[in-house]
Amino acid sequence: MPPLPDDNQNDIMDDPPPPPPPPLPPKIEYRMEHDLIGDEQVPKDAYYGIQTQRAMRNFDITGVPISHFPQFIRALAMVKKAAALANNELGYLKDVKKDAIVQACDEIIVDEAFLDEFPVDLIQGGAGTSTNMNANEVIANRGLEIMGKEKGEYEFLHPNNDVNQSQSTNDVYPTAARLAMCFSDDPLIDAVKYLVGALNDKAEEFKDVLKLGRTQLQDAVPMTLGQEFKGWSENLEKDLVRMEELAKLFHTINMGGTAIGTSINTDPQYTATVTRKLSEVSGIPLSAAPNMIDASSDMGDFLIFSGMLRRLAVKLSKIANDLRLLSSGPRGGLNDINLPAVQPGSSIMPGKVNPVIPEAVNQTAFQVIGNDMAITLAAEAGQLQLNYAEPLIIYNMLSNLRMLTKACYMLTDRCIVQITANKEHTEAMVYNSIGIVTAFNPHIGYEKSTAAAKKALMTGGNVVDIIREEGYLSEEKINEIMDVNNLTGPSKLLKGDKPSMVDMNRTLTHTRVTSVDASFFNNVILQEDGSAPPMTPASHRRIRSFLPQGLNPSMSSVPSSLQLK
Ligand SMILES: O=C(O)C[C@H](O)C(=O)O
Repeated sequence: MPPLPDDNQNDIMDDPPPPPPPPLPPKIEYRMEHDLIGDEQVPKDAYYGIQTQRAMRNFDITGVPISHFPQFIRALAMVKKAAALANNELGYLKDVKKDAIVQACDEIIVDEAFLDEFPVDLIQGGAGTSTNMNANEVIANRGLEIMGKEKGEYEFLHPNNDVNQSQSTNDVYPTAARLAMCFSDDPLIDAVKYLVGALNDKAEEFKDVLKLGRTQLQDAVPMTLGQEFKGWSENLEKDLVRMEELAKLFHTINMGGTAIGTSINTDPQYTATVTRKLSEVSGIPLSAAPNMIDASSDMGDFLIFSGMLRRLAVKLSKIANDLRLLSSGPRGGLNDINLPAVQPGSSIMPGKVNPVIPEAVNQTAFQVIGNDMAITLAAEAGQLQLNYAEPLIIYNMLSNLRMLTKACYMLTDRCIVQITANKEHTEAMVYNSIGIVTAFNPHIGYEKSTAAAKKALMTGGNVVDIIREEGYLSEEKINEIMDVNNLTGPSKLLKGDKPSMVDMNRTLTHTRVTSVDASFFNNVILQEDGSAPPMTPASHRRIRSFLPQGLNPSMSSVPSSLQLK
């Protein structure tokens, strides 16, 4: 056995020499810049400029900078690139400046360069002017380097005169935001598809797991666990179409509207040119808003889209609620399913595992719903020709898109794909349930079913056993009723003597029929739409579709028998 360390050992040894002090931080060098407010030093290496620096000081709110959403910065760079190309094509921007701006923008768009140079808080006053100026300054300073000049030598390439030429924050910022919505919507669609796929796989895996359906948290009638998963997947799948459709709202932009939508300071050809250039740069088929004054202040598209995200959040939260309920227990709860144990649940209760992933989904949904309320209030805040609260809308929209995307992947990978079913337990619950008596209703009537249910409740017995003991039905009939397919779908035992329209079609197309009673058709029509003879034009058409060509039933009365060849 090795000797135990001597507690007093350090007392008799010399202290080790202290480590050398850390090197002093390099001395920051500055360049001087000026704006409307005055002169100020800006770090010499910074690509951002004086207006960005002021905004950093002014808006210290969320701690979330613009760089938190690279897709927004990419979108801003695309807008600036498109504007430079349009200005150059229309003869307002020299090639050398255009080339420098385009290259700087491409570095942002393609390489995601200079993200750290966008440090301004996403929530800011000024309707996004600080964000727009941040982009103008970074692109100008990088452009200057490309032109062989020093940062800050704005006489060669100016943030306002050149990079912001023919533009205002009020068309640049919402246009970039619209592009960013489209860029963020695609990943969300992929994430929802991924979740839907996993739910479908589980629906197939659990298609034979019989379990209790529940309404108002009380035992209802049987279903399969596969049906439950399929219900969730189809519920989400319906939203995919809307996500694709509603994103198209953002394909209409207000570039060229400049300050208030009157297009001041633009060439008459500019709006069409910049819209075309931005479509090419972004790969999105964009069009100019028909009324730029309206488009400058209206946030309605963001509101609709946010409502759609709120709806998705509500759906995800419902699924998360169901998962928490179905996995509750394990010994004192429903315990239909087991969620994967992804981490220990309790610091004090050994063995406890909590449904942390669905809980996180629930909280994501609550946050999204809260953000949607903030977006609603901000959209309402538009006054006259502008909505000053656009930054709040953009911040919350981008947050919601990101959170929902991540929540779908988290729920899929860390929960859904690893769920297992407690088949024996769920089946036992079905056979011991009172609700199963519902399946006997059509065969023994509500009164006898109620009596059997009541007796089962009072004695703790099993309703099926009671029905058997009371001699209500033969053993064979009981077994037929208790067939899993009959319990979890429309009952084959309840198929009446009259064939359904589908069956009738099948009969008439696939077998040789020589004689058909016309009242048979009428009955079928009665069953389908509930109306009584005389024939309606629709039923007349329907009968004709079953008859050989040329044979025409009378509209006023139905012949008793129609001969078919
Ligand atoms: O920055 C601009 O171009 C305009 C600004 O948002 C404003 O309307 O005050």
